[in-house]
Amino acid sequence: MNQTSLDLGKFQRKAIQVDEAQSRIAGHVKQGEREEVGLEQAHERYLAMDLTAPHPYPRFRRSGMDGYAILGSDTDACSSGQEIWLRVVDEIPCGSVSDKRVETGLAARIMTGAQLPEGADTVVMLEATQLREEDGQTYVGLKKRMEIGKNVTPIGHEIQEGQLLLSKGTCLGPGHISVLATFGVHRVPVYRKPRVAVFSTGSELLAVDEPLQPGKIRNSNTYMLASQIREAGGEPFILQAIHDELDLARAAVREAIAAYDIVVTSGGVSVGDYDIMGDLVRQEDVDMLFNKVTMRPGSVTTAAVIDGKLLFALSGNPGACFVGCELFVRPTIQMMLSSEQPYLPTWTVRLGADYTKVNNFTRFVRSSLEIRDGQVYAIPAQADESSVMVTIKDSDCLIVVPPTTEGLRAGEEVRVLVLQGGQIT
Ligand SMILES: Nc1nc2c(c(=O)[nH]1)N[C@H]1C(S)=C(S)[C@@H](COP(=O)(O)OP(=O)(O)OC[C@H]3O[C@@H](n4cnc5c(N)ncnc54)[C@H](O)[C@@H]3O)O[C@H]1N2
Ligand code: MOO
Ligand SMILES: [Mg+2]
Repeated sequence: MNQTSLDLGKFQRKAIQVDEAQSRIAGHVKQGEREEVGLEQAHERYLAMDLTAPHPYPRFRRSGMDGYAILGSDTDACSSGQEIWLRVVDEIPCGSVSDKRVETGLAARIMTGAQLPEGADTVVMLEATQLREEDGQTYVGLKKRMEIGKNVTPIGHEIQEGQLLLSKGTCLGPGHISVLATFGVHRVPVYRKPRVAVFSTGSELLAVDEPLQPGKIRNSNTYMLASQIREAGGEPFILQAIHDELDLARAAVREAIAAYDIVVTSGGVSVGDYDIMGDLVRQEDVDMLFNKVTMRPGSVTTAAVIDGKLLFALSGNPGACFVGCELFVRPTIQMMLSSEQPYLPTWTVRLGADYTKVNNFTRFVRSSLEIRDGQVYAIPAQADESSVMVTIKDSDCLIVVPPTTEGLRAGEEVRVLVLQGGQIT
């Protein structure tokens, strides 16, 4: 290939919109494989099938109080101020089932969480009763009329048999884990975490444990990406960074594509002399999905399919790398996990300060979220250039600034993409 045609390939890129780029990627995402994990390992895993209730819950009529199980109708006499006395026929601790039947005129001592005895339909709490012993029998006295069913949790109060408990794609948190335990799901069908290879390209990159050298920087993108991948539900595999040499990149990508589900690289996607990833995705056996997106940062974000697997070649500039991962890699991982919301959630909030930068591409501006007078505001970071690394950590969301000719004014409504770790202060 002569120099002229190579350069033309590099420079003439057709920019596509972010949503078009996302849908091109979505067309190549394959659902992840399944595995089973123990319940203790299920936290933040994604459920791989719908689960329905094998029985109602609660499964038996349950006392909500420590007290006496009675027939509610026995207390009708109390409406005229009369005290009634019921003979106590049993004592039912939690976990025991009484073999006595509570008929009219009878009661059974019962504890919170115990199954109601046959016949009883109401529980009166201990504090509303008094006791009397007579002829070796215990009697319980009460003065207030009780509604039938009071302090009794009926069968299926929470969930009916056959009802959908949890749907496929649910990210399991404490409440879901409690449901699984309740229904005896001790081996949980989840999606295997997508295995994502991450490596950076750049002859300027030092390992994080190396001392600084003139003109060089430490490789931060790889570790940031690994953290983003983990947050999105994937399992990152950090591969060694490579120098800006096309052959090295080609070999590294090949190996990674063969061994992992997704490959993410950072750096070398622009038009510089050493921007090797830009060249790599134009090779014959690579199905390039796009190499320019109408967004900032990250306009040179590139995606391709090799041997049926997705390669994301993200920009080396930390800001662009971060945004590219959130917009494209995260949804890919989430779709493999059948997540119901693979894309970052969108909120409409108010802009906390004027934003004056204008651009013909959509901007994704890292910002913090704050509440002022009960209203949520997004405050753009002071320094949000693509090359700036240090303000990424302060971001709760990305303000989506459409291409404008004028800037945006403080107080205007804006759309934001809320980052997973984003918090409102
Ligand atoms: N003539 C043009 N130059 C540039 C253009 C352009 O359109 N025409 N686009 C600019 C934009 S926008 C961006 S973004 C960058 C994209 O650059 P690359 O993706 O090719 O990335 P590199 O050149 O490899 O590095 C850019 C920058 O990021 C630093 N970097 C790289 N890797 C890491 C890492 N792992 N950890 C931390 N920092 C990293 C690198 O040292 C550079 O400073 O191109 C512009 N130029
Ligand atoms: O790709 Mo650059 O990040 O647009 O600024
Ligand atoms: Mg470059």
